[in-house]
Amino acid sequence: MATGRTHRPATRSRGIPEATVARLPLYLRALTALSERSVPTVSSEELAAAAGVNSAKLRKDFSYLGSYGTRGVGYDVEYLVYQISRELGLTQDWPVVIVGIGNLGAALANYGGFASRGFRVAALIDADPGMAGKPVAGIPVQHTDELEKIIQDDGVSIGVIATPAGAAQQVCDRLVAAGVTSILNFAPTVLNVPEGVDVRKVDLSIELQILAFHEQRKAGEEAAADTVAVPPVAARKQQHSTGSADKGPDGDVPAVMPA
Ligand SMILES: NC(=O)c1ccc[n+]([C@@H]2O[C@H](COP(=O)([O-])OP(=O)(O)OC[C@H]3O[C@@H](n4cnc5c(N)ncnc54)[C@H](O)[C@@H]3O)[C@@H](O)[C@H]2O)c1
Repeated sequence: MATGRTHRPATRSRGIPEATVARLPLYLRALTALSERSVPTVSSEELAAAAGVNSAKLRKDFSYLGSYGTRGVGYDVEYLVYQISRELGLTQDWPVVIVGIGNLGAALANYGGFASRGFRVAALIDADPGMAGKPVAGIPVQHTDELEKIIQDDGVSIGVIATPAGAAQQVCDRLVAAGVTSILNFAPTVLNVPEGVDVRKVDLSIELQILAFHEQRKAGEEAAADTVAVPPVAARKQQHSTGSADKGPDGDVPAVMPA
């Protein structure tokens, strides 16, 4: 789901392509589910289907890990969980700070999936002095005045930004200056970071826009199959030709425009 911009080359130093790295969490999630059901081995086809990936791609991805499976038996689930976790750096503890503890920040703090995947929420930080000391998900919120000290004391290298867009760059600059080198940004803004800092951006509205694009295309294909007199795309253009229909709900132009 995350879309991102990193300053890393397309191939990592150990020779694993970024596209493979991006699929490893999908395999890991599917493998963890199998492991929880005590399934000992899995075929590449089964695992590919569970992860939503093509099985030839999966075999190629696993060859980068030096994992080839056993003919007729498949892959050892526990060993693959270990291998992928190690490759992703999940066998070590990653303290994470979340900055901006509003609706989203609090929901993220309450999400159990971080801890179970090796990400420890080391601190919750907010600029609102009224929130300081109040527990969210059992962790007392700390004021932004403490940001640098928290990061240095806890050796934090990953920061999550859940502040309003207008504050995100300034928060990002402070995180980076304090030593954070990876940022997960939920604020709807593009962050400028120095070389060596990775930014991943999560934007659910972009994901929805992409789904809308595909929905529109599917509808167009269905209509074309029915061979209607007016092509659906043209029909939609006519609908949008009046008034302010081209504008999004905020008066802005949607990123995905009707064709
Ligand atoms: N990526 C997504 O899919 C997605 C989904 C929902 C919300 N968002 C974005 O996430 C952000 C937070 O949304 P929300 O609904 O939780 O908002 P919110 O108003 O409930 O919370 C924002 C919090 O940030 C704090 N804050 C403001 N300036 C700060 C600063 N300089 N340093 C530290 N904390 C600061 C505020 O005190 C507040 O507690 C917004 O930018 C929103 O657009 C993104």
